[in-house]
Amino acid sequence: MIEVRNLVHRYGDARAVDGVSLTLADGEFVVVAGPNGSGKTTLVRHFNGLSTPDEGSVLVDGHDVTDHPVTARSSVAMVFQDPRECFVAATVGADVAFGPANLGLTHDAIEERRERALRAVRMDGREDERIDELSGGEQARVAIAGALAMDPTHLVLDEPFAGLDWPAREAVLDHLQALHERGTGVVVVTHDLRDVAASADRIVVLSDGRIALDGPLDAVEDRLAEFGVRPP
Ligand SMILES: Nc1ncnc2c1ncn2[C@@H]1O[C@H](COP(=O)(O)OP(=O)(O)OP(=O)(O)O)[C@@H](O)[C@H]1O
Repeated sequence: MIEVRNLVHRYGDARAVDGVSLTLADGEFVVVAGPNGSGKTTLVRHFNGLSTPDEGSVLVDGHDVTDHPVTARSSVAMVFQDPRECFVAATVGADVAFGPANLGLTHDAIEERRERALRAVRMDGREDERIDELSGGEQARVAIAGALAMDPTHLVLDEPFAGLDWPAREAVLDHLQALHERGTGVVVVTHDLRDVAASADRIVVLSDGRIALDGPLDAVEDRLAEFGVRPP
């Protein structure tokens, strides 16, 4: 479970996240939406301790992420908007093995996680391919595999569909739905609900760093436009 309590994140005098409280249960599929600059990316970077709160706190499974960053990062995996930001190795296999290797797992356990993660995104058998020679959709899937190899309870994806064509978007969405069905919590940040709204248990809309709406699609749908989010 991820618990955000009265979180404030400032850039200079501006409060990009302005007193957000939010609880994300294990296994929930949550979409974080809102217009450009509403604080979505700044908020989710706190979910695994990539940023430090100016006020408030974030707990993952009851542990404050500021005090337990390693625990937070192994429970909450993050995939950034540009998948190239996620890569640490040149080839698919080496990249996906990097996270589990850093956890200090045995060789066999690392192999098992790598195979499982690549199978989940249908990139198995392509371990030796160079990442910079893959398509954007394939790179997005490798970035997701790298996160999955951490065996996270929550997978957080910032704009996972940006820059992907329709078949690639659909493939990534299928993978997210399958993960969700297997019990992984999925958090998708987007300003465009078209792809994900139907899959989400809940939609959280940010406006000026605050939660404007929070609920299932049918409960928030009528008010989305008011906060600059186009209804799906
Ligand atoms: N590193 C930074 N330094 C200063 N201001 C920043 C920084 N990063 C973000 N901001 C500002 O904080 C506010 C929230 O930005 P954030 O990127 O979290 O919003 P967002 O909802 O994710 O936007 P987008 O949809 O454009 O990605 C914006 O006003 C932005 O300009």
